[in-house]
Amino acid sequence: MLTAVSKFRNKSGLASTTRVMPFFLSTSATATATPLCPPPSPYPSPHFRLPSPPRRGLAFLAASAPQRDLFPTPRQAMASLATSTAAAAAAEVTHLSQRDAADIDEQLMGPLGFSVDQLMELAGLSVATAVAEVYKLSEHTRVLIICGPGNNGGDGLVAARHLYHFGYKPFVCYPKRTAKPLYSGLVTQLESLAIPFVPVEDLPQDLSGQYDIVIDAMFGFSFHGTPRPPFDDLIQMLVSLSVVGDSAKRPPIVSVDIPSGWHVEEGDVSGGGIKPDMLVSLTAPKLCAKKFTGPHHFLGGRFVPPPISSKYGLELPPYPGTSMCVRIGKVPSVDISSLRENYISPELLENQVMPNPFDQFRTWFDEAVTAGLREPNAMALTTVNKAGKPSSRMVLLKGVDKQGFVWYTNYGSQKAHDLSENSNAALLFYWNEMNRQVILPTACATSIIG
Ligand SMILES: NC(=O)C1=CN([C@@H]2O[C@H](COP(=O)(O)OP(=O)(O)OC[C@H]3O[C@@H](n4cnc5c(N)ncnc54)[C@H](OP(=O)(O)O)[C@@H]3O)[C@@H](O)[C@H]2O)[C@@H](O)CC1
Ligand SMILES: [K+]
Repeated sequence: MLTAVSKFRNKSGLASTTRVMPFFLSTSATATATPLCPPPSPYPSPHFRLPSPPRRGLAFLAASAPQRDLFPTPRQAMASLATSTAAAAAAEVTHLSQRDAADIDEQLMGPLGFSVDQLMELAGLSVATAVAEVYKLSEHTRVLIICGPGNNGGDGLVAARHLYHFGYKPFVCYPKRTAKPLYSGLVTQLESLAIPFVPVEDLPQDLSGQYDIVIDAMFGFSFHGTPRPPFDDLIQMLVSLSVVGDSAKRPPIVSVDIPSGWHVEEGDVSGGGIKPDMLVSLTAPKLCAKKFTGPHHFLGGRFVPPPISSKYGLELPPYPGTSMCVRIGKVPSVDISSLRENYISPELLENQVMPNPFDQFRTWFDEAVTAGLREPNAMALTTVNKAGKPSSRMVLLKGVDKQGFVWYTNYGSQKAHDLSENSNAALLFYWNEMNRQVILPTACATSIIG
């Protein structure tokens, strides 16, 4: 028989590791749970021994993960933390004039010692990471990147390379190539990845059928006047695309730094310009970004040194963790029913797992640690009170051996109280990045060991 052990400590002992999480019960967990044992035991003693369900009751699941959003990945958690911080600070984000943007560019690449290659690399990486954060690979694979003649176009070329390495399938339209070595090098890099360069005349009039995302990297903060050929037609192509209001029915448009064709400070003056779904501002948003009304506004270009921030009084949101981008502005409201992920897992057959579930668990646990998952020992613990009311929370596994799974709590906690009344409990490990969850459906107390 397997054994799960809950060790209770008094309040002066180990602190409770409970984390507050929304409460939902997984249908898959209940489906695999063995019937609950009759309400047991009188009052708790410091230590409980909870024998496990029969061996087959320890369910191993490496498949769909219906509760995806209940347990965000570390990156998502950090991103959402930064998102709320950024959203709160959105009103104070500095917007640059065209002149200040150009001045900052000059100072970075003059007295501050940066090279254009460096900044472009970081800018393009920011664009690629922001795109990947919003438009998941599983639903948006083919990316058309339209590149202009200047550095904005260079950002697009760099983003194309990173998107390729992230798993996307980029296509590049680069009608006015610049002869400088920086640009020809970027083109060679893309050619070495067999990324197709699409001539303007080969683009379909309606981009919807062939691409899942369109990145507008035509013009940035040096744009002036009205667009000259062939960019006038390309911009019109994007305008026609954005006429289809429902972005679910067409490829979303992502503009790099500035929606191409917009006045750098005044925005879409005629009202007939591109209406991007996403804007990735670089270094700091330009004044025209105040007129951006799409759902996703990000900031990239995580390289601004303090002399620039102080000289221009820049108020910019903090970047989360190691991220190259941060959302600014209002977080869009999400249609929960549209959230879905395609899980692709190899089949797991019973004869592929070890005879002893504890050995199997240990192997998987070690894999989760080695994969660098954050807190792989976090597990959902479900308890049930005397009245049969279940409650779940996250706790940390503190040990596992043939005697069972160990976690700590204290006498005053809800879980301790529940377990004192009813020793039925269930554990769930959810290792999202590995497409794996391990469910220990039900355990019943039979002996007190403390
Ligand atoms: N420090 C930073 O902030 C960083 C900035 N970075 C990036 O650089 C961008 C600014 O780059 P940029 O200065 O090269 O200008 P950009 O807007 O790409 O285009 C200039 C080209 O467009 C042309 N052109 C202009 N108007 C036109 C028209 N009406 N119709 C047709 N063509 C027109 C113009 O030609 P010209 O008119 O001069 O003959 C020239 O060839 C910035 O937005 C950001 O994306 C990052 O890489 C790194 C860090
Ligand atoms: K642009």
